[in-house]
Amino acid sequence: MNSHEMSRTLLILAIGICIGFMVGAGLVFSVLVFCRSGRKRVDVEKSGPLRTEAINVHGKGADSSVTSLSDSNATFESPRTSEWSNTSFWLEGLRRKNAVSVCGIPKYSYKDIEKATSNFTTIIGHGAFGPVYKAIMPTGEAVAVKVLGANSRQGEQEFLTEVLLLGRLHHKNLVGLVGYAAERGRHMLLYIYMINGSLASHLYGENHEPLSWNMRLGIALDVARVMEYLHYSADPPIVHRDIKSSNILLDKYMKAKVTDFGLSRPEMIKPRLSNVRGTFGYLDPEYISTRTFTKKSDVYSFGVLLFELITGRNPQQGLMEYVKLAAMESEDKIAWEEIVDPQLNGNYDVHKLNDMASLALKCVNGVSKTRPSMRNIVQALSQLYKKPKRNSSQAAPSALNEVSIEVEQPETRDFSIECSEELRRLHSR
Ligand SMILES: Nc1ncnc2c1ncn2[C@@H]1O[C@H](COP(=O)(O)OP(=O)(O)OP(=O)(O)O)[C@@H](O)[C@H]1O
Repeated sequence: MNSHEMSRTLLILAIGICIGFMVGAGLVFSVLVFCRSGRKRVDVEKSGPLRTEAINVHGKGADSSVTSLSDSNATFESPRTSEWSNTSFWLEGLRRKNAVSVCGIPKYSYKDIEKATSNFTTIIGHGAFGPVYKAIMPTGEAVAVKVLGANSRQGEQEFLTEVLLLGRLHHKNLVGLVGYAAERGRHMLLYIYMINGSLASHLYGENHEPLSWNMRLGIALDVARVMEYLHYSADPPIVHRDIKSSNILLDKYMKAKVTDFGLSRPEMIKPRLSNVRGTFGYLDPEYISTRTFTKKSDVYSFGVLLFELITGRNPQQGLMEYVKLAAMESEDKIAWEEIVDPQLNGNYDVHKLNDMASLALKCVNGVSKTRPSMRNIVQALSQLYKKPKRNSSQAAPSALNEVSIEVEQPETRDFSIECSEELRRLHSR
């Protein structure tokens, strides 16, 4: 080989090495891009395994039918259909044939639930959403299944809210959402079964022993704690909008858990007018007149709930008129004993009763700004709960006097996860 041929061979070799290197680099790059996009998809679906393991029944959950949400024009308070057809990841996840979970909530098939409810024969209640069934899962675990009534657009919207919110809210006093189903145009929500039913059934039903004073105080504190969590620890803060005794469920230890987030909304930084929603008897009059729901509207409903616990009277049957009359009769020192639930048979601490009723009265103040915050309320109720029983001759410093009312400033927050962003966008219209 002469020197000319040698330099040609070396040149060809160098070009070959360059091409090889570029092809190799291209391949490595492609693999990296593929892995990234793959990981993104896994992120959407990965948050469920813990819950999935806990009830362990959704192996068959991948169903081939497509949920009706894809062609739904369900809306929140101001209809804007186009945003519902956005391919945001969670809605896409609800539709996706083989999705196993969305926002951490595992998906079940219609067949799984049909079997677990013995073909929908185990009805335990009926609400605005539709019928509620008890289901026994293959693990032996009992769950409550809420079935959305057919053709209910309002219900579809509430269904989405529940899945999106409860997927990211975690508190011991919330009724856990353990699954959902969305196929054959039917939507279902699966919750942990609360063996002692609703607080309303204990206050008004005939099949229960009357609740003791201490139980009532404990229930009030449980509910206040979860409300405080929603208002101050959830990101973005959440207003429940439907606090009432039928949305408080009791577990086997009579611990209270809040349910029904269908009407809940992230707190609006710039509140906008919306249609009045909620339950008659619990609605903040300021919300009715301004049509703007705030944390303090939840506080109002909570105040009504406190009076419900004190009196054993139904807010939908004139409870607040009854309370107002009692409060008017003797303005300097209200004799709350006159309105206390006769089922208590006098078994309560008068001082605690007075403190709890005074707190309730502050919560239902007509001017929302003067109502205590849920933080103040938790503080006051915790002090009451742990306070030893006093006899009437002892001086009674009120737990409420030690609690100052905090004036809230609007907060601006970063919404860190996609579910939150999607929720805020949908709800703030
Ligand atoms: N997780 C659960 N465990 C046990 N029972 C439940 C559970 N969820 C609901 N129920 C029962 O089903 C009934 C209906 O519940 P649902 O939340 O649908 O309606 P509601 O709160 O009573 O009324 P509305 O829908 O008008 O607010 C409840 O009163 C309760 O007895």
